[in-house]
Amino acid sequence: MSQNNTRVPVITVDGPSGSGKGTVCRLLAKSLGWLLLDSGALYRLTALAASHHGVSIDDEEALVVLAAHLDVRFTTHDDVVQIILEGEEVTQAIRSETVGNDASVIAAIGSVRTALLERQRAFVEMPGLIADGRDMGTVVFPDAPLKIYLDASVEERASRRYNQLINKGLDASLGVIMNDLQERDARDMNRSVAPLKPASDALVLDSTSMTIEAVLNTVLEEVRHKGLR
Ligand SMILES: Nc1ncnc2c1ncn2[C@@H]1O[C@H](COP(=O)(O)OP(=O)(O)O)[C@@H](O)[C@H]1O
Ligand SMILES: Nc1ccn([C@H]2C[C@H](O)[C@@H](COP(=O)(O)OP(=O)(O)O)O2)c(=O)n1
Repeated sequence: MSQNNTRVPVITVDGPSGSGKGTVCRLLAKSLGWLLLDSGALYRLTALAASHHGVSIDDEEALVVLAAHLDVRFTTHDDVVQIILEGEEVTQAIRSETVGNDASVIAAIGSVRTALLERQRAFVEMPGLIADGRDMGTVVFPDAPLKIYLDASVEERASRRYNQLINKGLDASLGVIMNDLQERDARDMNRSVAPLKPASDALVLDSTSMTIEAVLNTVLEEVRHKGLR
């Protein structure tokens, strides 16, 4: 199956948790004036909807129904994105570590992924789309003209997550975060459907010792090199 609208340029950014995808994608979308798809949010929303409806994360049939009928709205005011699920604001609620881990568990179910596929492709719109996820370059947008695989050491990613939580005034343990990250990496990379891996034509960037600005500039350089702007 190929992507929806092949004339609209898509830049895919895949990688493990904490590699900086979300940050770089937001900056890229702003800099280019393109739309943004946060595909992880769709898996997180399905996990949260399951919890709200008392659906177990191993109830495949019920999860597929939830994923296929997700009642979600993304609104943006002054660069701030709000996410509304079934009329309720869940922008922060979907970012918890529990929801992230549940999202990773349900994301291993092929039929749930299929139920979310067309919804993701429907984000393709002029003048272009930045797609953030795990399988953007390998499965959802295989024809994308620019694919990035963003990585960083697990120690660096855990430390970034730790700082993120502490800065929000939340309790955090570096050991627990490191453990959760490693479990999530293993689950996302070893599942049989759409595992996390670089597309064969992806530019692999290790951001361990790079600033956010350096990552953004490297990607923008590729955008210019490919004639995408
Ligand atoms: N290159 C970088 N150097 C230092 N911190 C970074 C870098 N990229 C992202 N961060 C920080 O790491 C945290 C996780 O980044 P995020 O973009 O949410 O990652 P992901 O979407 O891959 O899970 C954020 O607090 C972000 O500001
Ligand atoms: N395209 C995607 C996006 C996310 N997922 C799954 C796997 C991830 O562990 C969870 C949460 O993804 P998300 O990108 O929100 O997580 P991080 O912000 O990187 O921690 O969803 C996926 O399987 N495929």
